[in-house]
Amino acid sequence: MTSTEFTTAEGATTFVPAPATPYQGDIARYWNNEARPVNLRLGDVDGLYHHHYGIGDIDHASLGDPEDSEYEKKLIAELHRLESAQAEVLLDHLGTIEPGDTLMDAGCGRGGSMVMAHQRFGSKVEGVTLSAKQAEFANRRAAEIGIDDHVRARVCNMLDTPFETGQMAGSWNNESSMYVDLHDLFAEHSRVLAVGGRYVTITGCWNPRYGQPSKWVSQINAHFECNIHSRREYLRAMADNRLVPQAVVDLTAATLPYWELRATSSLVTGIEEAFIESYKDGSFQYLLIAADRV
Ligand SMILES: C[S@@+](CC[C@H](N)C(=O)[O-])C[C@H]1O[C@@H](n2cnc3c(N)ncnc32)[C@H](O)[C@@H]1O
Ligand SMILES: CC(C)=CCC/C(C)=C/COP(=O)(O)OP(=O)(O)O
Ligand SMILES: [Mg+2]
Repeated sequence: MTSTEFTTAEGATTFVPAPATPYQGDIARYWNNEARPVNLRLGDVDGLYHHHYGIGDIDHASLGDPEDSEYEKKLIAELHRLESAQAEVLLDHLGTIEPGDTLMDAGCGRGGSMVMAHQRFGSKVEGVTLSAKQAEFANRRAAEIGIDDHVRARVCNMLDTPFETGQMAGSWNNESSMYVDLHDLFAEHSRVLAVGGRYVTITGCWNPRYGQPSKWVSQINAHFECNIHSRREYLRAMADNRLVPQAVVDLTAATLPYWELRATSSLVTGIEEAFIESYKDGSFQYLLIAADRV
């Protein structure tokens, strides 16, 4: 495997695997350069850094008066609470995980979900991301909180991981499956999962009932340089790869309050309207799918 140079936060030179395709090189660059306040300021609330969205009802009592000088700080804490609630729901669907088990986070970002998984189950968590900067960030956080013996991120293509066949008791994609071909993705999950292991994804997908990807879905694709799949494609690619859905949960209504609150904040990025309008017109869905490896 060829490698490429990466300069760490401390200025040291290190080598990471070269991207498998020019597209993956673009995505690695995208996440190496990402530093949006909407992600960093939320992560600073309690040290869990997420790159996914939130679910659940707004706690208006905790937000208080919008005229209050502390309101923006409370709003950031509330958005973060909803993003962590999303990760909790994903972990709920992994089923029973023992401390001796190993889990795989495919597309782990800055590692917030990995930390939560280890804290809940006591298990090992192996994360993969295309971004050396994200992997370094996630590993630094794990070391800071003293769990780097259990939680590790590495620069690696989720379609071609170094893990052993059947090694994982569970695996997931939290808003990271829109960057890859789903047949290739589920073939790799199916390979690394033990028979009886559980796979979970939370994802945005276009709704076949709408007909084709709407203009809002196209806008989201352009914004993130990703390729949102349809709900039908998820189910078909799982069926083709020995992943049998046990739960399909439509989280669209549960994520709308997050977006509507975020749209009123100072941390808006410009993509809020596309999410809100596509969720409302039915062209886009926020979905959780939990599947058994059979
Ligand atoms: C939107 S972020 C989600 C991060 C994380 N799952 C979370 O919930 O915070 C998408 C992630 O997918 C990763 N990714 C995209 N394509 C990938 C690939 N082929 N292999 C590994 N990681 C990939 C990116 O590097 C990034 O970390
Ligand atoms: C549901 C869909 C289609 C997700 C696309 C993947 C994605 C970029 C997720 C959020 O990342 P982020 O937290 O870095 O984004 P933002 O900066 O908008 O919060
Ligand atoms: Mg975010």
